[in-house]
Amino acid sequence: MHPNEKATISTRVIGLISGTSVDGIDAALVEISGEELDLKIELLAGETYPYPAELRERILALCAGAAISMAELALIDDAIAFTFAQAAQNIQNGHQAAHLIGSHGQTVYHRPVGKWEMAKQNTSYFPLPTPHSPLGYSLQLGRGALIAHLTGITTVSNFRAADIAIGGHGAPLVPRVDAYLLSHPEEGRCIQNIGGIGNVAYIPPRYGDWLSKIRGWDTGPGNSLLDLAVQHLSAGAKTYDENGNWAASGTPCYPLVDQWLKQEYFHLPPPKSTGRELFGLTYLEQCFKDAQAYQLNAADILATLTELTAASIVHSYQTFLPEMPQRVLLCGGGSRNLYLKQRLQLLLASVPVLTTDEVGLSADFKEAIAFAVLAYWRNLGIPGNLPTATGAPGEVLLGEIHQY
Ligand SMILES: Nc1ncnc2c1ncn2[C@@H]1O[C@H](COP(=O)(O)OP(=O)(O)OP(=O)(O)O)[C@@H](O)[C@H]1O
Ligand SMILES: CC(=O)N[C@H]1[C@@H]2OC[C@@H](O2)[C@@H](O)[C@@H]1O[C@H](C)C(=O)O
Repeated sequence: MHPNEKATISTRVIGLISGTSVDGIDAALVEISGEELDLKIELLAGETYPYPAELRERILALCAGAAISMAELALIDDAIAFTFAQAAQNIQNGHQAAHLIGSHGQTVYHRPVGKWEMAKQNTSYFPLPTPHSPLGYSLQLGRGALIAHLTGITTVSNFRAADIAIGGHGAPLVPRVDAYLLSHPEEGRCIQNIGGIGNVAYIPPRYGDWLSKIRGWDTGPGNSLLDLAVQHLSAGAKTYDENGNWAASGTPCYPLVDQWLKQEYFHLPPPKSTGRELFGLTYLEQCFKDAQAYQLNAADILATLTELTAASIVHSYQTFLPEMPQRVLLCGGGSRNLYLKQRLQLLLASVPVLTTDEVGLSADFKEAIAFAVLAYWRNLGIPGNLPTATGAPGEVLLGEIHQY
């Protein structure tokens, strides 16, 4: 080997995440080598393991603000860790054992920086006249210590804490991984995740000071409102609008979309983050009330909510990007919603809308892959956040290492 050549030792890493849709644990077994510009990944296996129904119900209740004892919180934390550990064991079947796990865990609460008023509680005990904190707050359950203990594999977890500790949102964290896996020498790209919440990474062409020009933020609702609406409108028979077929049979109510787009979040300049705390049940109930004035049927309501997701994404590019991308690459469950994809393509006119699958990176498992990479970077001492995406004042190592 030439003395200047770096030894590329690959590491087998498991990435685990359950996102804001709470639909199950995405697990990816990945072979990773290189560091940043020379980062390479190979997806050996990817699988989604649904939560046991009762546990999912309890998590959704927690996300919706259910009161809970500390004892139950600890139980749910460990139940999630057990389920994640099982996913880690299962994804290795038929493969050589993994060296490392990166586990995002399950977000149950996210308070972006400066949004302390979201804690709608009795605050008379707060030691200041008006309760506030200079830091955001984000809670992911499924403790890494237990995952390491159960699997016998060193586990990195609690990825958002270090960025939040220095004043960042702790989200979105995937843009830095997107930058190294999906940048293009000549093409500016938006990598648009459409999970429960939508988030984007804008990656300019890879030359000059391209890294400092990367941007990222949460665009607003992805599927969160749609899923809740489908459950309500189907009286619990359906959990999501498969391929967007139901919405496609309706007509969007554009005045309503324009009205909803006036909401503060869509006009906040990035960096910004959000969650089900904002785009959840209470928000949807207001949408249903607003829809009454237009006498919309179920399909029209779904078409209008789908339009809100599409329009809020495109509006945020037009408002906050220095220039429009030359290509949009979708990932996350919403990339399977053909009607949503069609609406996005229409609103983006000549900018082609594809999925990350079409450039060789799994759209279903990109987030799980990203947390495998973040754990790998943590192990190598490489920072994982991108200050232009999280709003943190600097780069920082992400994640707590639970050695085994
Ligand atoms: N075939 C499909 N047609 C339409 N929608 C789909 C389809 N498959 C998945 N979805 C949507 O994608 C959602 C799950 O997406 P995903 O797993 O990316 O979300 P998440 O990772 O939980 O969220 P986040 O990225 O916000 O953390 C489902 O709840 C559903 O709304
Ligand atoms: C607090 C939290 O879990 N945020 C998620 C959520 O889901 C999408 C969007 O909101 C994103 O900011 C983030 O997830 C991805 C994995 C991220 O950090 O990049």
